[in-house]
Amino acid sequence: MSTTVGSSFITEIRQLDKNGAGQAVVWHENEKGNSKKLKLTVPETLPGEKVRVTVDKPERRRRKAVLEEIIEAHPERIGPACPHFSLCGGCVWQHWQYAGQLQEKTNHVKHALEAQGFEPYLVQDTMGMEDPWHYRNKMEFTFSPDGTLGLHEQGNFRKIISLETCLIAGKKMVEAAMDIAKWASDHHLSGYNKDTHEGLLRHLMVRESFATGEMMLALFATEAPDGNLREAASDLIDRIEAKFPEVKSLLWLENRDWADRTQSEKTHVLSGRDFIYDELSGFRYRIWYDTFFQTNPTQAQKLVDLAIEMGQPKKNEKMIDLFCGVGTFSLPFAKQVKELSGIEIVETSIESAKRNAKDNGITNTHFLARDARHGIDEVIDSFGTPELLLLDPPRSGAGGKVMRKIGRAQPERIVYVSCNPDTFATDMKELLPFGYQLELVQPVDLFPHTVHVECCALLIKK
Ligand SMILES: C[S@@+](CC[C@H](N)C(=O)[O-])C[C@H]1O[C@@H](n2cnc3c(N)ncnc32)[C@H](O)[C@@H]1O
Repeated sequence: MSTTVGSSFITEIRQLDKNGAGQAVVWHENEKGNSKKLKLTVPETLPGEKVRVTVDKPERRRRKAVLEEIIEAHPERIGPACPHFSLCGGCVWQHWQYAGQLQEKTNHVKHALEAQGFEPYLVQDTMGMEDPWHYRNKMEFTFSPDGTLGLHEQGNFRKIISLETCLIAGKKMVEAAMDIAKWASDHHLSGYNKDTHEGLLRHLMVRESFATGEMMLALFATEAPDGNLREAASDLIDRIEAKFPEVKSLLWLENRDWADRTQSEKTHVLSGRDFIYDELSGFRYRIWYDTFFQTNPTQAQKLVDLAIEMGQPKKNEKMIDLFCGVGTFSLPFAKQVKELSGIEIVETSIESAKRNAKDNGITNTHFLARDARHGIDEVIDSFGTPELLLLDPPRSGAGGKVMRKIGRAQPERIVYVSCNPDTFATDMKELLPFGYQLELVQPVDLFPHTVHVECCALLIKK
């Protein structure tokens, strides 16, 4: 245990770390009487603020400190709207005016690009939301061993904050989750204990399409809904059908695995179908409980429109959609090109992309379930060089190998969609030796009140 734990300091917040917490440096005397530098992480602070903090616990290289008093506040500091703000790790920036959050996101993207030698002026101001609340169409809540339903406490995955509200989830979703919490309590159903692997209810996933209004409620449990549980399950169906006619999929998913994930060994459809319909860009998508689909549909629409505007697809062109998921970008682009080939590693997403294309009457797409590293060679061999390539990799980025393969393939235009400005910048740098020039970067805020930012960029072969 460090001797500095429990010590108080007055300090100034220099900058924010990648999790959105303030960083400060203080000096203290160690046991030998020497002055030593101490780096502190102070959640819920903003750059430039003068604060009094108490060192709470040692972290790897920094000490975590608790904010005791704000001596000089940031001009954009506001009171957080959500009662769970301090405990729940979901929205780390609710104490910051939305305009300030957007500016910070723009700066993050500029710094990430500058670090790789790109010109920061290419980065436009982050596109925000008009109303940055209740934007999420999917939430995962967790049951604690006593059966309480809620969200994980920040930094403590064993502790659950009992759910009263959630200001970023769709309103109806929270209402339905609260009703399920009440149902679990009325039937005295136990929650799952991660340590002992005992207890029944593990997670509740709620999905809502803001376009079609359809909802999915998926309950993850360690047992099947029969035997002693038949009565409780039947009561759940009655309650949901009576109060939430928009629930088109009520699922009970058996998960006995030790891994604490929303996965299922057996699906029981309690009511409706095993998927819901959603819509984006005028296309209809089937969404299963495990389908990756953009979680902020309002901003996702802006992102798709932006990608089309940047990519300028043409009727006589071929295109590759790398990391295509269920076809969120593929379908609207396919309407505007001659042929589109989508590559994605998850087989169920590819099956879904094929079905989505078929459901929407799209006949000029091919989808391949492959790791991008191999899929890109296969597609180029059979399909030829596309004029346009779009990529939307996971947070870890596409990686040098894939980027160099793209560079060697020499598409005329590349649209890069990314949820991580750092891997985005390093990936794009890989394209420079192949004659590409970065034209424009547009950050889009898909996750208000969090540190995350999405980007859309255009690269052109010189
Ligand atoms: C950010 S998502 C984008 C999905 C899609 N563009 C969309 O907007 O719905 C990234 C996708 O990359 C896929 N993926 C991850 N690693 C991959 C790999 N090595 N090769 C191909 N696809 C991969 C994931 O399964 C996921 O669907």
